[in-house]
Amino acid sequence: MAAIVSVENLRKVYDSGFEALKGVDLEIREGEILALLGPNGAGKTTLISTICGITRPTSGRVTVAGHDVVTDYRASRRLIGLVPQEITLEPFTKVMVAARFTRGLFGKAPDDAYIERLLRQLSLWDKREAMTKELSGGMKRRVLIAKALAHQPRILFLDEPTAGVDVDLRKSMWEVVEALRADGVTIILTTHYIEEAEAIADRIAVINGGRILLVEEKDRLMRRMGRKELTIELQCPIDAIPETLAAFELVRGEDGQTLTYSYDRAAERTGIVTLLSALSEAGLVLRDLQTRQNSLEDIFVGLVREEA
Ligand SMILES: Nc1ncnc2c1ncn2[C@@H]1O[C@H](COP(=O)(O)OP(=O)(O)OP(=O)(O)O)[C@@H](O)[C@H]1O
Repeated sequence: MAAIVSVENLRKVYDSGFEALKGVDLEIREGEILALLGPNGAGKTTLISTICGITRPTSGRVTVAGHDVVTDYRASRRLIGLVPQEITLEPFTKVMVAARFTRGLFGKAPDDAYIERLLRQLSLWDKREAMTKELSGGMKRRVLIAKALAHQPRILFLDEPTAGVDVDLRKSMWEVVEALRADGVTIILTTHYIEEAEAIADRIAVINGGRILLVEEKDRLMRRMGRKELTIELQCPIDAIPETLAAFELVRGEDGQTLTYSYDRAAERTGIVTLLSALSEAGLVLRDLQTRQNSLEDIFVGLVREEA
């Protein structure tokens, strides 16, 4: 897949002297869903704002479909829809009017049939004549999405789109994202709900302290870093792990009745068979066994902690 957004050695130093981006390189592929994960203050919003041409880079270069976001701002911005983290809406503007107006801002010819389809897809059609101040927080968020999509952008940035949104609405938002992907729209999202990123993203980028730590296909990342845990429940509690089992680096539960073994699920030999016979040789009787797969959240927390 070709890159639609290309970020080269991007640095951003704010007027305060704070360096929020420290040489970021990133290629966003056309048609993909890229989840940008990072702890608070990592630089996600700064990166997105710079790609969208809202924040000026200190050095480095960003192009969107070949257009430089600084020297060719209008052409690049027209291709982008941005759903900001903060809710910024004119309180007295009606939903339909807001969507139509935003489309006009980007120089697109009016297309009420498209706006209607969009509002229906976002379950806002019934509210089209309502003023934005009369809407709930979740509905306001959907209006932001409608406004971001009103000019039919090829790239959509969603900065924390589901913050403060209830479970049902979150689900319906992800359905909208899936439908956009099916239409070929490239989607970049930041979210603190890592399990959502795990479910929906094609690739994961992790940013911390203004640096990209990794960019990788989600499935590869899960295979590469996804460790598995085997929890062994014993028939009787033990005070200490027998010496003969030291090599397995087991962790004894507080009750003395469970032992946890971590292994690399990608490895050819997991060591489980050897472990089980060593347990039996040590005279331990098993009551139950359970396995658990590392989630993207575990991987993320591990990566960011390693950096700290
Ligand atoms: N206008 C500004 N002036 C000075 N520093 C800023 C400015 N905007 C952001 N920063 C700083 O830059 C760093 C990155 O902020 P940014 O908003 O990009 O992080 P983020 O990853 O989006 O965080 P969050 O998950 O909390 O939204 C933070 O330390 C922040 O305090």
